[in-house]
Order: sequence, then C-alpha cells, then structure tokens
Amino acid sequence: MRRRKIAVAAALCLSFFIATLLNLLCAPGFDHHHQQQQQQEHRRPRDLLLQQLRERYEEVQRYRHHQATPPTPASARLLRPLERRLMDLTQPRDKWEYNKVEGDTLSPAQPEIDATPRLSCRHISTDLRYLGSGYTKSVYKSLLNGSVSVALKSVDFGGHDIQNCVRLYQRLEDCYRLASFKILKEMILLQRLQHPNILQLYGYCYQDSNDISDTLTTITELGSPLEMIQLLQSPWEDRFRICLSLIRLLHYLAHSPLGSITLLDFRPRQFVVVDGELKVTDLDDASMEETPCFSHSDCFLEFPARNFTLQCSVEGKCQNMNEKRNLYNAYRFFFTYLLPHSAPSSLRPLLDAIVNATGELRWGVDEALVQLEKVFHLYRSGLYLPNVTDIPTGEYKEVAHAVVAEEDYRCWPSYHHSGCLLSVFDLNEAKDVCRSHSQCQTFVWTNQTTWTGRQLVFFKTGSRTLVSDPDKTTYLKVTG
Ligand SMILES: Nc1ncnc2c1ncn2[C@@H]1O[C@H](COP(=O)(O)OP(=O)(O)OP(=O)(O)O)[C@@H](O)[C@H]1O
Repeated sequence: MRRRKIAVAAALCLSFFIATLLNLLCAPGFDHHHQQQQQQEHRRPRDLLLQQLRERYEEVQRYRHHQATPPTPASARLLRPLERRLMDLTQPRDKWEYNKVEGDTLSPAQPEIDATPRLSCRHISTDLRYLGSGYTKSVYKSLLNGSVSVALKSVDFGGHDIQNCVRLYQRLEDCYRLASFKILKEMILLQRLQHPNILQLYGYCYQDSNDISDTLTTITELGSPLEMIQLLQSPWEDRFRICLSLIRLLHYLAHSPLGSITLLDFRPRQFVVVDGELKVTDLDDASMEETPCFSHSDCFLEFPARNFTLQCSVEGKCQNMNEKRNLYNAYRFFFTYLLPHSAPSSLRPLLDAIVNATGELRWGVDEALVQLEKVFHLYRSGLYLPNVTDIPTGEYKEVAHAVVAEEDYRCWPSYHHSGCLLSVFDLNEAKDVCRSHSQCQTFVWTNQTTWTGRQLVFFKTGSRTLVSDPDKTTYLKVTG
C-alpha cells in the first residue's frame, strides 16, 4: 500500500515536474498562446488535486450509501458543513445545486452516521498522550470523564501525506481536506461494519485546528500496538487467540453487509490488541471493489514470495479475490509465525494443515475458519490431550487453602516474568507438567483462568514458604 501511495506521489511529482519544466522552457513575454499555455500548465497541479478530492469524495459516498452510482443532490443535503465544503471543492456549484443546501435548517449533528453513540469534543480532556502515527494520521490517548481511556485519531499535519501534498500543491487547507477523506471513510466503515474484531467507534467531533476550521477527530476504543516480537515470546494460547480473532474478522469481512471487503494495506501495524483480542484499526485502505476481468489472467494476485491466478467468473469478476488476498496476508504475516510454534504436539498436524492450505490458497476463508474453530474446540475441551496419564493421586499431597509464597523458578513460556505460571486443562495435566520439570516439587492451583477457561497453575521448587490462602490449593510432590 505504501508502494501505491509512493507511486501516486511519484506520479504527481512527475506531472508537476513536467509542468514546471514546460513553464521554464516557454520564455516570458511570448505571444498570448504561450501565456495561455503557461497558465494552463500552472493550473494542472491544482486540477490534479481537485481530481483527487473528487475521487475521494465519491469513494466516501459509495461506502456511506453502498451504491455504485454518484450521490444525488438530495443526499448532499444530509451532509455536515465540512462535507458540504468538501463537495464545494470537488464539484461545480451549478451541477450540485449547493444554493439549496446552504443556509438550510438541517442540524449539522444529524448526518446519517448518527446511529453511533455520540461523544463529542467537549468530552475529550486536553491531557493527550501520543500513541503513534502512520502515513496520514496520528493517534492520541485521552481520558473521558476522567475515567475511560479512548483513542483520538486525526490527520497528522506533520505527517508524510500532508507534507507531500503541500510540497506539490502549496495548499494546506485543500491538502487537509484530501487527507481527511481517509478519516471520513474509516469512520463510515467503523460504523457500518460491526464485529468484535473491528475497533469500536465511540464518536467523532469537529474543531478548528492549524487555522483550518472543522477538522475531524474520531473517538474510538483504545488498543495497544500489536508487537510481533512480544507475541512470539508469549504462550501459544495467546498467539492462537490472535490468529482466531483474525480469521473471525476475515470471515466477517468476506460476508460483510457491504460485500466482500479486502484490506489492501495488511500489515501488523494496521491492527491493535484490546484485552488480548486482535482488532483492525486502520480501515482507510479497505476496499469493497471487486476486480473486473475478461480472462483468468486478469485475476493475478501478486505477493513478494508468491503469485496466484484466480478464476474469472462468467459475470466478469475475479472470484473471491478480496477474501483470498486477505487470507494469504493472514498466512504470511500471522499464521506462519504464530500458529505452529510451541503448540501442543497433538494439535500440530491440524495446525500445519491450516498453515499449508492458507499459504497455498487451497481453502477459502470459510474453511479456514472451520478448521481454526476446531482447534479452539479441541484445546478448550481438553480433547487435544490424547492419552491423559492418570497418575495415582498418592503421588501428590493436596493442601487446601494454602500457597507457596516464594520458591519460584523460570520456565518458558510463562505468564509470569520471574515464576513458572502455566495454564493447564485439569489436575492431571498439572501433574504431568510438574513431573516433566526437574525443578518442580510443588504446584499451586490458583483461582485464575485464561481466556479459554484453562486454569493457571504456579509451579514451584519446594514448600518451605507455605502460607495460608483461602483461594488457593497447593499440591506437594510425595517422594520415596
Ligand atoms: N485505537 C488505537 N489504539 C491505540 N493505538 C492506535 C489505535 N489506532 C491506531 N493506533 C496506532 O496509531 C498508528 C497510526 O494509525 P493508523 O494506522 O490509522 O494511521 P495511518 O496514517 O493510516 O497509518 P499507515 O501509514 O499504516 O496507513 C497505528 O500504527 C497504531 O499503532
């Protein structure tokens, strides 16, 4: 996607450069024709900018109304003042009959997006903490009513998008409007697509900023950036959760109310983690357009390490191209790293099959979801434990309402940084784990569970520091 943005920027740079060059070649004081030509060349960058504004405006309208045809003048009356101004920039006045819209009595707070729970600028505290930024937007953390933390997203005036645009066109306000269409599109998608793995939109507001009126800020659920290195060091159960969240999201996107949606920019940084669940945050590069084709060779899916040619349907559409692009990206950025590594051995064949089939695009999203849900079921129900060794209970002595305060050792992958805290399906699995660790002499059954409902158990080197605790049970290895 970045390459596409760079390519667009490069194309714009080139046209601007050519226009400037032509102007330089035509010496001043030439005849009227030359002067006119000069003026036209000067207008070109501005025309290009207007052209882009028009295209972005039309795209936003398609997502808002989910229609292929341009919006009618009637629908323009429902727009907020900012959007009307955006339209002013993009369309000739006579064609869109703006005089009917201006000064109308429609409340600006009643656009179609209003089904979303409303939060506005006055709810946002001025104490903002910078979280991150990308090509176009920057994100800040803010406290609502002094208690709930939310993410505020707006166009980054110092970002590459605005800076490149201003360098080309020297028009900050128009460049802002162009960039803000991305936030507008994202906001519409966040509102129209409702799924647990899509970030929740809490509201939006308009305020003046950088001498520009009505700049748009969206207020969403707060997440934390998806750190791949950190994930690779976390327990398999947590990594599996990310993959399961992702396939559930892709399944929803493949069957969304707007049709099959593809994420053209599919890098881990487009996602955040909220309470261990993966959620997509960056939707400005999402697309519901289906690729038209005349023959199969038009349905070419290109990735750095592999290419695929999909089927062209009789209706002239590349079949399942959107979902297959998503699925292969899920394979190459997530499944291949997160799924098989340190998984329970009995689940490995099934996980390997999922990785291979998605990496070769042999399955669609539906089948991939079925298989990942199957892994989830096997894991959660303990069925993945093929031959549960029933260790005679005499091997461990149960001490109710007791905990070993210290005597920790490190193990991998632990839920605790300095102790060995692992999840188990049942007591037998805990005994198995303790038997397999040479340091383990006792284990503590905590009252905590993981997201799959498995028990968290602390494994310890001894029981000298045994103290009472009403919520825990300690098991001591009986030797000799
Ligand atoms: N809700 C959120 N909670 C926490 N951090 C977030 C949230 N949304 C976005 N971020 C962080 O802010 C960064 C920028 O946001 P976003 O990806 O929407 O901007 P962008 O300009 O479209 O970026 P890109 O160049 O990747 O397209 C993200 O990479 C992410 O780390």
